[in-house]
Amino acid sequence: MTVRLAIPSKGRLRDEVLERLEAANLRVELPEDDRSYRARIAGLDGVEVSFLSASEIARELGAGRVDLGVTGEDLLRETWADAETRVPILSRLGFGRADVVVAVPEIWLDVETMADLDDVAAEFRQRHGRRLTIATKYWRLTQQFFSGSHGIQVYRIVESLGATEGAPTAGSADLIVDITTTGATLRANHLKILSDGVILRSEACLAVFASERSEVDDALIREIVERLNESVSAEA
Ligand SMILES: Nc1ncnc2c1ncn2[C@@H]1O[C@H](COP(=O)(O)OP(=O)(O)OP(=O)(O)O)[C@@H](O)[C@H]1O
Ligand SMILES: O=P(O)(O)OC[C@H]1O[C@H](OP(=O)(O)OP(=O)(O)O)[C@H](O)[C@@H]1O
Repeated sequence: MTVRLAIPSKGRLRDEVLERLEAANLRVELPEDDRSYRARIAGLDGVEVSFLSASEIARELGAGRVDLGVTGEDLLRETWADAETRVPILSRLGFGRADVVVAVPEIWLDVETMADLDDVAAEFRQRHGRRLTIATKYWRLTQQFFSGSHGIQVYRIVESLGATEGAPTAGSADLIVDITTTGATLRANHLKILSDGVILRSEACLAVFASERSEVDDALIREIVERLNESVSAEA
């Protein structure tokens, strides 16, 4: 009856997750050997903590290889088309905020909305004989937003593995879909967010693998969620 909880092993979310858990009386007893990726929660038997990268947590959770995970909502939704039912969010933690946005070069003066972009996409194809290209690592969110929500079909996604905001200047794509927090990176690269171009407002979340969980201690999961939610509302 062990609950397997995955938390970020590195990166921007790790320290804040550990702090939030501690504030919720769920202190992770860090292993003496800091290369070890296993830990426990002080005073709470039955929870096995593993450290994984934020994107791996989304994957492992949806595959049912962990029961609970703390990661960004953007990664949950990007990894699983059925995220809402497969990996439902139990608690929003109030940090790790980042918006997934559509951004175009500032010099595209007549493009302010997704409808403008749709017009440009059609015109662009006629004029240049190719589709508009979008640099992103958020393939699924981009397709859902462009094709699903806005009926835009004339584009091509170019996979970006980093420094996405540099793609338009480098000539490897026409526009981008990426996350932004302060907006500094977009500004530095002369990009602007479309007025209706916010795809998702993401933050760090506790999510659960939704299954029958016959082997898992649901009371323990409820206890973890209650402690976290109490500390999030105390903070708010
Ligand atoms: N300014 C920001 N830049 C990037 N990610 C941010 C930012 N603010 C919050 N996040 C969130 O942090 C998470 C990504 O964290 P991180 O880059 O450590 O994960 P990762 O994708 O697993 O790492 P890696 O790219 O090494 O595999 C996402 O959920 C993202 O929304
Ligand atoms: O809106 P801002 O506050 O400028 O933040 C957004 C930027 O921060 C992240 O990149 P980072 O340089 O952290 O590296 P990463 O691509 O490895 O995440 C992210 O990918 C954006 O590029």
